[in-house]
Amino acid sequence: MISPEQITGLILAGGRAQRMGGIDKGLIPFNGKPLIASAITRLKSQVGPIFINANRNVTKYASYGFPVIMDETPDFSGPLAGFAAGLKVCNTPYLLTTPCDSPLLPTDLGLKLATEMIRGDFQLVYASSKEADGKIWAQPVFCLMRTDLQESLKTFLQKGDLKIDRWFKELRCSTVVFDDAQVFANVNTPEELKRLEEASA
Ligand SMILES: Nc1nc2c(ncn2[C@@H]2O[C@H](COP(=O)(O)OP(=O)(O)OP(=O)(O)O)[C@@H](O)[C@H]2O)c(=O)[nH]1
Ligand SMILES: [Mg+2]
Repeated sequence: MISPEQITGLILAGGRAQRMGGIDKGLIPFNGKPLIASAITRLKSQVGPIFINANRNVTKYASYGFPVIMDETPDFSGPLAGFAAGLKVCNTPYLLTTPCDSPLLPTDLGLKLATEMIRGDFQLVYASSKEADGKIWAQPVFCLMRTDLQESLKTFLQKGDLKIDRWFKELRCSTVVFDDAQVFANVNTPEELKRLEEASA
């Protein structure tokens, strides 16, 4: 059994949000509150410490009361750079990541991924969604990993690779399928933001 106190939460808000016109996605309003606020609300009871990973507007993110960490490389090299920054500061045995732009994220994310991790003695467990047409989609940034993967990720990134699925392939890895795909709905464009606000208001 893994308890929430053994898990550090990491909210990934370090992207460029190019499809949103380059504005800082975590700070845009979703139903009247910045997107990051919804992520914090849903993650809070699932973990002990929380870190926010951001590369811009650090002071604004810090106003939510959690430490803000930046990627080590300033080149927006993708979510694995955020994972690496999180693993570096993580003082608990497990790290749970979630993006800042999925305001409906599952409130049982940590519990389900942790149950699978223990069941199979995995190093990393990520979420997948079952779409309306029955297809299964990987949701790799919703991910529980052992903190002792820090060296593995460092070595992987030093090779110049940035692809999340290629790192996962090096590990004892599993996934948990969530039947309600809506919980992973994420906001990449202004149109998606509007649609999701209407659907969840
Ligand atoms: N730390 C960090 N996180 C990133 C980086 N790029 C993307 N992410 C995060 O990974 C998650 C999924 O990425 P996207 O939804 O593609 O977000 P994005 O890259 O900001 O948006 P686009 O530029 O439109 O692709 C989001 O939570 C991003 O904040 C990065 O370079 N560093
Ligand atoms: Mg992206």
